[in-house]
Amino acid sequence: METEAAEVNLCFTFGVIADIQYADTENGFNYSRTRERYYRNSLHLLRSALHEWNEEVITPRFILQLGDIIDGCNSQLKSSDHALQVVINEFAKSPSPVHHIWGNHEFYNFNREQLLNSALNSKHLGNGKLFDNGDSNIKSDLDPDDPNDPDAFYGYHFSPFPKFRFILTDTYDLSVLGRKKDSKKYCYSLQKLKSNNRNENLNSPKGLDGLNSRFLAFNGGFSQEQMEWLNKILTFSDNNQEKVTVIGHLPVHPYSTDPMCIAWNYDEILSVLHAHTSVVCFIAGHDHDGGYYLDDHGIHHLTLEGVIETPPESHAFGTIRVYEDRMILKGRGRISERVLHFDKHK
Ligand SMILES: Nc1ccn([C@@H]2O[C@H](COP(=O)(O)OP(=O)(O)OC[C@H](O)CO)[C@@H](O)[C@H]2O)c(=O)n1
Repeated sequence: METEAAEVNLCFTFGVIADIQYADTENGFNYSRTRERYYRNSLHLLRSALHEWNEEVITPRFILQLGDIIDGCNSQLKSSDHALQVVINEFAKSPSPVHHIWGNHEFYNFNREQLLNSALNSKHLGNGKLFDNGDSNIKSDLDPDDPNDPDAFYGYHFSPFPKFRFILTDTYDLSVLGRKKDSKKYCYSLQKLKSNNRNENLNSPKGLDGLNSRFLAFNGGFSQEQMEWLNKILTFSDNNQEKVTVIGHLPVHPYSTDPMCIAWNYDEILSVLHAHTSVVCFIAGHDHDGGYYLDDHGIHHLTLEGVIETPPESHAFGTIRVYEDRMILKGRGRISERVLHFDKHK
């Protein structure tokens, strides 16, 4: 009876999956050799996730692929294009559109130009124009990838249902990965990294304590222009009384992840999110162990467990059911079930 009542108030559902890191190679381990990585099997796990989404009574309205779709080892194996095609062929069986974001492993395999011209650029699925808004001037304000920077890609947003918005962000807009070495953003990022990490290997956290261990080359951050872009969309969403979920590969709250996996300028992006009543959730990948935290501004920080470190007999994907007052994560395998209530005072 309770389930039937819940179905009545259901707005829509969507699927989530993170860190597939497919490669046609033998199993390996993470860097600290504490977790096995199942490179081939990750494709089977993706296949069964897609099968389940296809079988669901209420078809997910969209799927979020949270980055690191193929592993960096494909680059050494000279199989980046092929591996990506294999995974994209699987996603073609999705019952609904797939939104992709970019993680560090995308940049181990491809540069930004290649990514922008690949199946991993799903920006065409975004609403250039904001929902419920007749003012076409707003479109150019809110869709401003910098025309002077051919590699600029802050992200995009879409509204799958009235009063709900999803904003996909590139958490590597500041990064030493994927950018040309003579670009402004590369130079700024390298300087930021080196001033916080004195190791020769910039992926090594040796000597870095606590949150300082985030200053690693496989992480990145948000540029000022990108945060201004995000701020404008969120202002629109506040005024329109929307509920917004922001998505990025890197987590942004220290209590939702291992500090080695958090965005470099997580504090700045948190200030942006906290300045807006519309933000209800931030969904990330990257930390394969997953995490969750409800912050003191009522924002749910959900870090999804990675497929790549999921044993063959388990799963790592979920379906999120969205209601007016909450979202329910129906996790499978390593991903727990969670109820994410929206803050009533927002
Ligand atoms: N202490 C370390 C850790 C890593 N590296 C090197 O950095 C590159 C990326 O590491 P990797 O573990 O593959 O990155 P993932 O995105 O798959 O995982 C992120 C979190 O750890 C998951 O929870 C790679 O080249 C490593 O060799 C390093 O040098 N020193």
